[in-house]
Formats: sequence, structure tokens, C-alpha cells
Amino acid sequence: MSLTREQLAQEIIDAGRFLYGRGWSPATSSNYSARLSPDQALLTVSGKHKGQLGIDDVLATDLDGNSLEPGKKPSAETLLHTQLYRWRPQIGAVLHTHSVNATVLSRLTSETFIDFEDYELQKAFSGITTHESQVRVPIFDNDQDIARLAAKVQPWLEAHPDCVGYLIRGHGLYTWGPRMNDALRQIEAFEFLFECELKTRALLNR
Ligand SMILES: CSC[C@@H](O)[C@@H](O)C(=O)COP(=O)(O)O
Ligand SMILES: [Zn+2]
Repeated sequence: MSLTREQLAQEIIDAGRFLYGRGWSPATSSNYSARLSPDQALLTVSGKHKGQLGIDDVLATDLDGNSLEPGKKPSAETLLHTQLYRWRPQIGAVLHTHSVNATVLSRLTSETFIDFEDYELQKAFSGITTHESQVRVPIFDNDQDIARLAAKVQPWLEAHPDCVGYLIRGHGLYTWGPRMNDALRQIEAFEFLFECELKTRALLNR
């Protein structure tokens, strides 16, 4: 059964409180969305404090990223959400966060991806059933031109149908799932892996 706009808005508000509380969405950073219908998304309004979202701090857009609610400014990164809803009809929620660990890890490497291997927690990602797997997370260079950034993300998505999320260097993480709880679970799994990776690298001093 699909959720109403009010229920989806409440899920976005609750996600913001949780993610802000964990320190993964500081200040006005981050943006969140849920699929409202096959061809519409419900997204956070730009510039809002994500720990203090209210019922009016979301708006509907089409999947080209156009606001369907005049007077409300959609997230600056709307296109990064709507491209995911276009890519996969089964995606129902998208979360973007700005954690310290995602920011530091993506700046530590000049590689264009990071692989996670042999972590039991990889099984928190959709489609992964064993630690004996590889989760490859692409890292795209940050770009204030979001259409240009989305155009770089798109070929990766097409070539990697199992992709569960990506990093933007020095910026943050995008991940998604069929429902908000799935996307939240993946954010937590990513944050665990980022922290393990940073601690391991610090101990190995590399
Ligand atoms: C506080 S700077 C963060 C922004 O530049 C952006 O990256 C971000 O995540 C939030 O943008 P928003 O337009 O509020 O959705
Ligand atoms: Zn951002």
C-alpha cells in the first residue's frame, strides 16, 4: 500500500531528526526525498535545517527536477534525486548526507572508487548476502553544477545496476532504497564502513 504525501513528508522529517542527531546532516547540509508517484518526488526545500524540518519544508517535483509548487525552492541537488527515481522504478527514497567520515574518506584518496570487502556489515546493503562480496562505491569529484555532476553519475549507474550508493569528494554520500527505512539502514551501514576504513588506515598509517 502506498503512503500518502503527509506520511511521506513525516518520514522525511523523521529521517532529518535522526540523521542530524547522529551528526551526519550538520546545519543546512543534506537533502532527502521520497517517491510521491511514478513520475513525482517529494523533496526537501533548499536551505532548511535538516534537524528541524516541518511539514511545509518539502515540495513535489517532476522527475526532470521541476518544482510543482511555485514559491518553494527545491533542493539545489534535486537532479541527483530525480535521476535515481528515473533510473529505477523500485526506488522509493533517496538520502544525501554530509558526515565527517564520508567527507574525510573521500578526500583521503584520489581514486575514483573505494571497495569494501570482507565486512560482515556489507550484508546491510540490498542484494548482498555474504561478507565474501565486494561493494564498490564510486567517488565523483564535487561540482557546483549539479546537472554536470548528474551527467557524470548517470553512466556509472547504467554500468553498475547493483550500485547501492556513491560519494561526492569532500561533500557527502548518496544512497537509496525501496522505502525510507531501507535508505536509512544503508546510511548507517555506510557510516560504519567509512569509520572502520578510516580507523584501519590510521592504524596502518597509510
Ligand atoms: C550547507 S552547504 C550544503 C549544500 O551546498 C548542499 O550540498 C546540500 O546538501 C544542501 O542543499 P539544499 O539546497 O539545502 O538541498
Ligand atoms: Zn550536499
